[in-house]
Amino acid sequence: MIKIEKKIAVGILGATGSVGQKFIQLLSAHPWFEINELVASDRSAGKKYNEAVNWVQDTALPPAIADKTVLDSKASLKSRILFSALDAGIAETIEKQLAAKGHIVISNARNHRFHPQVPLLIPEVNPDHLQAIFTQHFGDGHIITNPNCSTTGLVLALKPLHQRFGVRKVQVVTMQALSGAGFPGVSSLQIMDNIIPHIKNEEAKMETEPLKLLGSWNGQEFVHASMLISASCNRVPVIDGHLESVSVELEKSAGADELIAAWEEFKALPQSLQLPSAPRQVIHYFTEPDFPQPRLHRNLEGGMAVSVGRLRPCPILDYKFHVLSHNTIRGAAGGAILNAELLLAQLGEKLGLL
Ligand SMILES: NC(=O)C1=CN([C@@H]2O[C@H](COP(=O)(O)OP(=O)(O)OC[C@H]3O[C@@H](n4cnc5c(N)ncnc54)[C@H](OP(=O)(O)O)[C@@H]3O)[C@@H](O)[C@H]2O)C=CC1
Ligand SMILES: N[C@@H](CC(=O)OP(=O)(O)O)C(=O)O
Repeated sequence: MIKIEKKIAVGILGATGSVGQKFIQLLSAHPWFEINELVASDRSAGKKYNEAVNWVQDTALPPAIADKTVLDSKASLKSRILFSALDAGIAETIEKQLAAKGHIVISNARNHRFHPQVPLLIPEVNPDHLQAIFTQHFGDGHIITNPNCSTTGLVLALKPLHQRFGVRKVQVVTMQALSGAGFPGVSSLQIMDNIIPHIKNEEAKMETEPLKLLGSWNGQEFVHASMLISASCNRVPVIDGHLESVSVELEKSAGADELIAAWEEFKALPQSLQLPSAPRQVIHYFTEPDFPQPRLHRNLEGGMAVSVGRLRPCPILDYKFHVLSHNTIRGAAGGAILNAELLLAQLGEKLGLL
């Protein structure tokens, strides 16, 4: 584990939103980072954070944060590392402007995920893609993104299978939590006693983002994996935790016990580097016939572990199973914090952050 002598000051863009609040909750007790600056829109700028925010987290707003004055994105920010939870409608321009000023923007927003020099990163899946930042031309700064929240759980479950057996085809049906739609998000009259079989643009993201994540960086460009994915996305009345029903076709034939072993033995760079947010066991495989469930398993290892269960033969493809992950922790703020930890551990000295 790297030793941090003095905590590194960071800023949060979109600090008043639903993901921004999750950043505050997770960073408030972080061993390496200290929240220095909070940025939101003109509606919030100039107010104390507790006056600007509708705090909906299940832990109290830390007093030191409550009292901070919210800044707007044009303010001159001192923190080199900025976590972005900006609304995607404005993230593209603001993130580029801040990178041009020398900031390292670690973003949740979808805008730069397919930029040819921007890593779309899950530290357990494609840590080597981080090197792409040295080919970026955003001025003195950099942009790093994390995937869509449903993609994150899916790809973490696919990675151990892909590296041992090769994954050729994937069919996935999601049951996505309400917090994925932000706050206030979907209205209660729409979702009570109901399931909404549509989430705008979600299926296209799930069918493309895994190809970049499971592909390679050759020093100049990203080479995408060549698997075929079909996704169907649904919003369900669950607060946190995206559950997905997945079928896969493999390149090499393998027994069910070999797939379970691939998940249970899966360890990657964040575990060997002992990054503070890395789960000890990345994938928890459950043998109970009715697991994993959002309410029971979304908070495993601080919401950073992924739960898999119900592995069985698929009459159309080879196998089917369920995967569950916490959408606003592993799929959003926690995933971005793990990206920043990897950046610091791998490139902190080179970037002058340590
Ligand atoms: N919710 C989730 O599970 C996931 C969300 N994401 C992505 O993360 C981002 C944030 O999502 P979420 O928290 O749900 O969104 P919210 O709508 O809850 O929050 C948006 C934030 O952006 C700020 N903002 C809006 N316009 C501006 C502006 N012009 N300048 C500066 N700040 C501005 C808002 O500030 P103000 O309060 O002042 O209006 C607010 O802090 C989105 O891009 C989303 O797609 C990614 C993965 C999962
Ligand atoms: N679309 C996701 C949340 C989200 O904001 O995704 P993205 O970061 O890809 O825009 C959900 O509804 O659960």
